Amino acid sequence: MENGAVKPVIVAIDGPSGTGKSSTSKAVAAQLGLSYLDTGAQYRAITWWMVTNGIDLTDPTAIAAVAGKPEIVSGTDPSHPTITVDGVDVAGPIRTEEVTSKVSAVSAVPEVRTRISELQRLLATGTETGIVVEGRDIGTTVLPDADLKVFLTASAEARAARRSGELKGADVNATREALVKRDAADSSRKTSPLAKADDAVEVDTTELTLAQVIECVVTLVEEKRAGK
Ligand SMILES: Nc1ncnc2c1ncn2[C@@H]1O[C@H](COP(=O)(O)OP(=O)(O)O)[C@@H](O)[C@H]1O
Ligand SMILES: Nc1ccn([C@H]2C[C@H](O)[C@@H](COP(=O)(O)OP(=O)(O)O)O2)c(=O)n1
Repeated sequence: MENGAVKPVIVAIDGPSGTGKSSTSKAVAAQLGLSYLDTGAQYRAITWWMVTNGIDLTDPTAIAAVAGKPEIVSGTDPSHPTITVDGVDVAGPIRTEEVTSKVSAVSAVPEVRTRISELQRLLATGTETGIVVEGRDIGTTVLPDADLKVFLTASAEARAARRSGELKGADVNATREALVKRDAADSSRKTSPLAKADDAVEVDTTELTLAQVIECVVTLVEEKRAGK
């Protein structure tokens, strides 16, 4: 880099549902002046489009045939992340129970993963200061050369309690069951499953506050930048 400019830093944060990836990634990016990409939102967005267009989600061939159709655009400002499909703001609709229950089936289809991973790589390599990218396969497949890889974990109980706190009135046991089922589907699919990269730093967040997790990741990024 010339003129003392700092090389963009690429941070990959992976892990199962409810481990704190989104909240941590957003805060770390905001604190360090980096961009932020929620890759789960992209898989939710393509799932929302398939549901809206009546695609048979039990048929991987039908999903693959239309995987290239929707135009998905992610805004990467951590203080105001956005997501649109064919120009429509879908930030709300992608969080419905229906999309949540179908996203694993859609995201297991290789043609969907190829399409969405391309978008992710384009966004990750196009930033000036760097980016925090969160998902399931960022450290293993999408950005294997990331400067820092973090794999967040937490007990199923802690994750279910966090999630049911978000969904007002949700039953913790039902939430736990749905979350464990989705993680199992995401971890066992053939193409690019949820997995910890060999060189990722694992952080168990069960007993940590969100502020502690953020501080831990910020420190890891700063150490990397300092060449430690
Ligand atoms: N360490 C933590 N302790 C308590 N609550 C947390 C912690 N990390 C995240 N949360 C809360 O848990 C919920 C799920 O976090 P989120 O960042 O969406 O997880 P993920 O992106 O991994 O699914 C949010 O309501 C968030 O505020
Ligand atoms: N890099 C990614 C990110 C998400 N996915 C899939 C698998 C996940 O169950 C869904 C939704 O991801 P999201 O991060 O929004 O999930 P939660 O915030 O944990 O509910 O997308 C994926 O296959 N690969």
